[in-house]
Amino acid sequence: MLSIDDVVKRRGAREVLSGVTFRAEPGRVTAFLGPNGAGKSSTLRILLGLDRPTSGRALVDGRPYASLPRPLRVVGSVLDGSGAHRSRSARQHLAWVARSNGIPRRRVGEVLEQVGLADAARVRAGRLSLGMGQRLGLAAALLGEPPALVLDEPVNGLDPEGIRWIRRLLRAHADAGGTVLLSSHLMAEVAELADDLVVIAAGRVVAAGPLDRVTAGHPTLEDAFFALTGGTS
Ligand SMILES: Nc1ncnc2c1ncn2[C@@H]1O[C@H](COP(=O)(O)OP(=O)(O)OP(=O)(O)O)[C@@H](O)[C@H]1O
Repeated sequence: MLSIDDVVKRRGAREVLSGVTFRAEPGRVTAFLGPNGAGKSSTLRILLGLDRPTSGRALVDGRPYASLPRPLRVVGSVLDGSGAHRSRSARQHLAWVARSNGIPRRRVGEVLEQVGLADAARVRAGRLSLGMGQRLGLAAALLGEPPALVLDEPVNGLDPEGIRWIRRLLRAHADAGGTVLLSSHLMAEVAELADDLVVIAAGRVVAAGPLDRVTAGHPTLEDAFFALTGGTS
């Protein structure tokens, strides 16, 4: 469903991604794990057509993101906060996103309900808490009922109840046959949720596969992470 093939990204003289290759499959939660600056956001931005690779390719359902006629019906994403203009209310923002992708207006109320923002529908995005902003971003991602979700650090800013809620939501999405790709540097969250792991360090994939296989031989995911990324615990 989501495939990254031999992606290289150079910024000036620096290579920030070096032949990154992996897949996120339907029915699975794939966690993209790596230390700060490893290249997670750079990879996801290329997958979502926000940046170009120097070489290699990233495909959503077999096509580059930019060639999808109604992208939000194929892949929903949250990269950086809610993505809403500060002065727009949650409802206005979602209505605008829905219109831009030919999504029926009734979906706005449905996703506000689904992410627990029905009571805050009229609040301006600039006044939402960090966690509520994350929920609004997720509401926009869910609008088009896409089979795939791509989320950069989805639990940032969420309280424990919010973390439990998003875990359940992502699990249910995958269990219903959807594809979930999320980036994280939080080990506990990933150990609870992921089926598959892709570990990146300094722009290279250093391990990929089912969670139990990647962590085999290590007492915990945290130990596996530090061993694979060359860090120290
Ligand atoms: N717009 C940019 N211009 C120049 N360098 C950049 C830019 N964006 C990212 N980088 C560099 O590319 C490398 C990878 O960054 P990236 O944000 O993809 O990492 P990350 O794994 O998402 O890290 P984090 O967990 O800190 O968000 C870093 O060295 C970063 O400094």
